Amino acid sequence: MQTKIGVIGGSGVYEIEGLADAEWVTVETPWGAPSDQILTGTLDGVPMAFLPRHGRGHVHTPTSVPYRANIDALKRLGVTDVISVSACGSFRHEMAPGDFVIVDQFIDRTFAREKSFFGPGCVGHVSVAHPTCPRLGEACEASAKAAGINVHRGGTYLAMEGPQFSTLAESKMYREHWGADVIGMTNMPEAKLAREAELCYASVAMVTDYDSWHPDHGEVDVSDIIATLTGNAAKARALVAGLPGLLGVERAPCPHGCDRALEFAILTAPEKRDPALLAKLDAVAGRVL
Ligand SMILES: CSC[C@H]1O[C@H](OP(=O)(O)O)[C@H](O)[C@@H]1O
Ligand SMILES: Nc1ncnc2[nH]cnc12
Repeated sequence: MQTKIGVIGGSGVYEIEGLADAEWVTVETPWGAPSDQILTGTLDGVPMAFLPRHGRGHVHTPTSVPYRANIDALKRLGVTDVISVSACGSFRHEMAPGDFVIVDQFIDRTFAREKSFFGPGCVGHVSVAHPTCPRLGEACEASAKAAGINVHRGGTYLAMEGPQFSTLAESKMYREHWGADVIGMTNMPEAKLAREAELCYASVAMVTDYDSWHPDHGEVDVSDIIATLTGNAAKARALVAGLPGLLGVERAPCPHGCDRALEFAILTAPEKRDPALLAKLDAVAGRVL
């Protein structure tokens, strides 16, 4: 199988440079329109697809991002591996603004989003015990190091609904009692949906602030975040630019099984399945339906 790398760019990352045959394409999905057109092309001979999560011009709130359409669209384009790039607040002294964290766990506190492709008429349950792909995380770590980025491998990302930032009490609770390392508003349900779509998913969280818990730093402020992000965007692009060389054109099956997550996931008896829902699942679950 051939590798196709999908990059979901977060706040401050609305395009990537250096793609050969670059073209913004419109992708329609049964789950509605994705956040924006998708930039396709190749980098070092490896096909790439880039989608700005909030849309160019930052149109979508963390709640209004069409997560299902975004993941479906990447799958429909033949993407095999998704790199999520996000801004985040830090709960750890050592994860300082400007650092990158290769997130490997999530606490999902979002509550106003569609979280699954499955539903009445086609019930599916996938494991998200290990919601990110270690093989892809390793490539992200190696690429970050090669680009001279201060990178931390592993970390728990608390996904909050937003759009407001946390209260001081929440910030302290997430840090001191829940063991979260970083906080953001978008990696859930994105990671869960990527697993349902049998896509390898790695999350690169770029630290922009210390949220509100840190006694030596003021409360989080969006203008400070944007200033840090502006400095980080070039680093994020350098990390992405190193990935094709590390992942290669030919792709071996995921050793962690991300690309086979649906093998035993669907419970609904074939004769009880809803044809309309099955039709919507063509890209995401067509392999097993
Ligand atoms: C710009 S501050 C808050 C905003 O930034 C992050 O977005 P993303 O995860 O897409 O980089 C955070 O989750 C909030 O949506
Ligand atoms: N402190 C924070 N909380 C939530 N999302 C963020 N994105 C960047 N910083 C954040």
